[in-house]
Parts: sequence; structure tokens; C-alpha cells
Amino acid sequence: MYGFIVNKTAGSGKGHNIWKKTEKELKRKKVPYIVAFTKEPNDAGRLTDDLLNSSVKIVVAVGGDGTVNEAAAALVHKGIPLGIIPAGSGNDFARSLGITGNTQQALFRIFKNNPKKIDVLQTGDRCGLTVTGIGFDGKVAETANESPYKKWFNMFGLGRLSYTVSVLQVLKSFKPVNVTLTIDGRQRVFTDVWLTAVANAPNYGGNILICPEAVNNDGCLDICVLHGRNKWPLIRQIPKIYRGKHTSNENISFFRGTNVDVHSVIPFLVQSDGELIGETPVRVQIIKEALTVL
Ligand SMILES: Nc1ncnc2c1ncn2[C@@H]1O[C@H](COP(=O)(O)OP(=O)(O)OP(=O)(O)O)[C@@H](O)[C@H]1O
Repeated sequence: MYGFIVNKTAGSGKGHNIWKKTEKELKRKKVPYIVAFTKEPNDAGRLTDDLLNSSVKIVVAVGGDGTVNEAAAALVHKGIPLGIIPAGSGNDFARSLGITGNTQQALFRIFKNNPKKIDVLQTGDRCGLTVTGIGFDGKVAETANESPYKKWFNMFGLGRLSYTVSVLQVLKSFKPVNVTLTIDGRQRVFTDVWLTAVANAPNYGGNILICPEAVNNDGCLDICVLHGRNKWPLIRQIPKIYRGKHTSNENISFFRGTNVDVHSVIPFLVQSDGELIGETPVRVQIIKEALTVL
């Protein structure tokens, strides 16, 4: 039995149409399923907990990164696989697994039932699947999520552009600060840090390849630090950062580890999977093979 958790409001209402398509296909194929609809934030986690107490053998999240994140957090170490039908504006985690926006293909992938164990990020007490971003993109997540244009871009199928517009907005006012990273016990101090990205998957923010080498089942965090007093050298790198080609630059440093503590002189906002989750100081750890995905 499949258990579907559906956020009809994901992608500014795209979730509703995508569920209609999915349901039609399930009925056509006479697939046994139950469905529960989210009504507010955190419902996906609660509804997944309910499904774990039923005869459901596979949980499928129909929504964006927020919905998928909540369902995944409830499935950590439970061994029940998570399938995804992308319906959000970013869909970064789905994309990192190679799941496209084609609903039928996403559903066929679930029916194929080829489970894979992956690592997850733990940021404070929160579970994450893609990237925890500290500093610049914490502010970008706040700006994008509160922006009136996110809804409009979504309506025209241009959800990824809302992140780009937010990046440009935050660039105007953001002030870098000194940051200390302690990676597996080794301390590193950076001046004028814009962003520390701690990744389990290469992409975030609508397919920005911030840590192009990140792999979700290698037991490692990939860490990228953007630093420098002057913003222009970093701005010039933005097109390269989008394509993951920013790997040799004096203002950009990469590290690997299993555990990183991030302290900043002034508190920096922290986002994980696109949701604001707090401020520095923060600890991010990898939890090896904690989630099974389809
Ligand atoms: N019925 C609902 N009404 C309002 N908010 C909801 C509802 N159901 C879920 N939510 C919340 O909406 C938030 C956004 O949902 P989701 O991430 O699925 O879509 P999105 O923001 O459009 O996509 P993405 O995160 O990929 O950009 C989630 O954090 C979720 O908790």
C-alpha cells in the first residue's frame, strides 16, 4: 500500500493539479493507496507519522522541498522508503536525485521500487536533505519566502527566478562578517564571510550548484565558504557558481568533514532546504544512510 502526502498549495497551487494527474494514474493502474492532504506547515511530518502506524510500505510526498523535508524527517531511520512527486517551485532535492518535473515519470520511478539509502544533514535539531546555508543565503531564503513575486513567478512556471531576484536584492545590503569554522575538531578562521554552505547534495536555490562534488551517500559534508571584503569578485563568480564551475578562486574555499560548528561575529541567518531555521552559532552533522529514497 502506498501512502501519499499531498501539499496542494505547493508551487502556488501546482500541487493540486499534480495530485489530480497522479490520482488519475493510480486509479487507471488500480494501485492501492491512501492519501492525506496537508493543511498547514508541519502537517507533512505529522501525517507521515500517522502513515507509519498503518499498513503503508512506501510514503510518497507530493510537494516542494518543504513538504519533502518534513516527510523525510519523520522517516529517518525508519526504513520505509520515500518517493517524491515534485510539485514545488524549487524541487532541489528531487532534482538532485534525478527526478524531473514530469509527474508520470516520477510515478513510474516509484513503481519501479529501487530503494537507495542516503545520508541526511542534521542542523541543530533539524533534518535536511540538500544544503544548509549560513549567512547570505539565509537572508535570501527569508527574502524569497516573504516575497510577493514568488507567487507570480510560480504562476508562470518561473519559480526558480524568485531566488535569482532575491539574490540581487540581498546583494545590495548584505554585510560580510568574520566566521570561525570548526570542521571535525580543526578550527579555521575566515574574514569577511558572505556564505557558508554545508551540503549533502550539490544543488539548492533552484539548481545553483554550490557544492558540485557533493554526493548524498558518501558519509561526508561538503562545505563551501565565500569570503572577501569586496563583493565584486564574488559577484563576477555568480554565473560560475550557478554552473558549479567556481572551484578554483581565491575567495572561495572548499572543505569536507562529518561535523562542522559555525560561529559568526554577528549572528547570521541559517536556512536548511530553503526554510529559515535559526541563527549562528550552529552545528551541522552528517547522519550516514539515515533515509531510504526511491
Ligand atoms: N495547506 C497548506 N497551506 C499553507 N502552507 C502549507 C500547506 N501545506 C503545507 N504547507 C507548508 O508550505 C510550505 C511550502 O511548501 P513546499 O515546500 O511543498 O512548496 P514550495 O515552497 O512551493 O516549493 P519549494 O520549497 O520546492 O520551493 C511547507 O513548509 C509546508 O509546511
